[in-house]
Amino acid sequence: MTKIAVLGAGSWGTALSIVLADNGHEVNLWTHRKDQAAIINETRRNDKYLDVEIPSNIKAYDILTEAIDGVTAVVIVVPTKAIREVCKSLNDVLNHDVTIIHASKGIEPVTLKRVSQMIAEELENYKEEDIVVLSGPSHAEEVALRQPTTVTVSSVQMDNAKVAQDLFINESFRVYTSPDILGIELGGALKNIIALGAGISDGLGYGDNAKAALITRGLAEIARLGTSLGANPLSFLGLPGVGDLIVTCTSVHSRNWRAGNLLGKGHKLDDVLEQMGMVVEGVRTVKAAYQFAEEQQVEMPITKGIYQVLFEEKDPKDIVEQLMNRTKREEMDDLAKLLMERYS
Ligand SMILES: NC(=O)C1=CN([C@@H]2O[C@H](COP(=O)(O)OP(=O)(O)OC[C@H]3O[C@@H](n4cnc5c(N)ncnc54)[C@H](OP(=O)(O)O)[C@@H]3O)[C@@H](O)[C@H]2O)C=CC1
Ligand SMILES: O=C(CO)COP(=O)(O)O
Repeated sequence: MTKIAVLGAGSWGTALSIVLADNGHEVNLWTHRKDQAAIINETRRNDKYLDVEIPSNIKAYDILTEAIDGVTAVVIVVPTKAIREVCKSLNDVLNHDVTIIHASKGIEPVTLKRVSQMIAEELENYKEEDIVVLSGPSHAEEVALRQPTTVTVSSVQMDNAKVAQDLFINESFRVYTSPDILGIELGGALKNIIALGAGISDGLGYGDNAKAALITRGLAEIARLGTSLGANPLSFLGLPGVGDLIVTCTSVHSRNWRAGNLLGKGHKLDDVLEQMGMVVEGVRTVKAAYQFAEEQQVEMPITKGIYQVLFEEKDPKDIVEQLMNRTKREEMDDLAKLLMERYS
């Protein structure tokens, strides 16, 4: 069994630490808050984020040098807006070889970088192809209760993905591998936008038909953008694609769904984000995806509509009307057509 550092002691960092601890690893959980590290070590609780007991083989640290001492792997699980800052600090103190895994879901506005690209830019001894992503339908609240969960780990270097698979896999946390890191990261990031939309739809009082439409047409536009950038279309039919879309669009655990729900009920974005107290990645990612869509000339009407609700104060009901009254078209022009072209 090995020693592993998890950077980020929010919901997901804590839940993934519990998976690793259940597998017998010694886990160093790093937080940027000294008081939080002390509370975790003294009370074996991290109540702001998860309502579970923290196993004794997880030790919390607030000093990064101590947290990474002697570890063989570093798992980065902070919100995407903190990735560069945390990796800069890590770069200053990391002086031995480790497997770098991240489990964050987002795209950086303006640069349009994925998380593995940001990490590689900040860690001087690591290239993009060295980094592993862990993604899939996996709410921290259920993982921490050891409820059955499936995820995918992906890296250009499949050996690294297999190392990550072996670290995390157990009888309640099943881990698959994939070589398509582009598709896996984009699926995990872009589904948060559609989850905001599903929450808005529910908040407006629309029903299951509307939600099914959002999930399905949302998948079509995620695949359209992803494949235009070179992702394998099949990745969007897997766990980090349709799997994560289903779980985030239909679960009350989803912060993106919950934030969208409040927006649909008429609350203002700033108030919603303050009330959430946890990261709502879709808000930042929708800016990046909207920019991507404009620059690449990719049609993403749902993403555009959600961007307009969030940042142009458009009425969500008007956006639904806008979406429902678009020009008539064939359904099978997207993912299905791409798949047919590629595999027929
Ligand atoms: N929660 C989930 O079920 C899942 C989440 N994810 C992804 O994991 C990532 C992290 O999400 P999650 O843990 O849920 O988010 P939370 O909001 O629950 O926690 C975020 C944690 O990151 C810390 N943090 C924020 N900024 C910094 C910083 N600059 N330096 C160090 N630590 C920082 C926060 O500290 P503080 O307490 O000070 O705010 C907090 O501990 C996101 O990209 C999310 O999409 C992926 C799969 C499942
Ligand atoms: O990515 C997640 C589940 O797979 C978590 O989604 P939220 O960030 O919306 O809670």
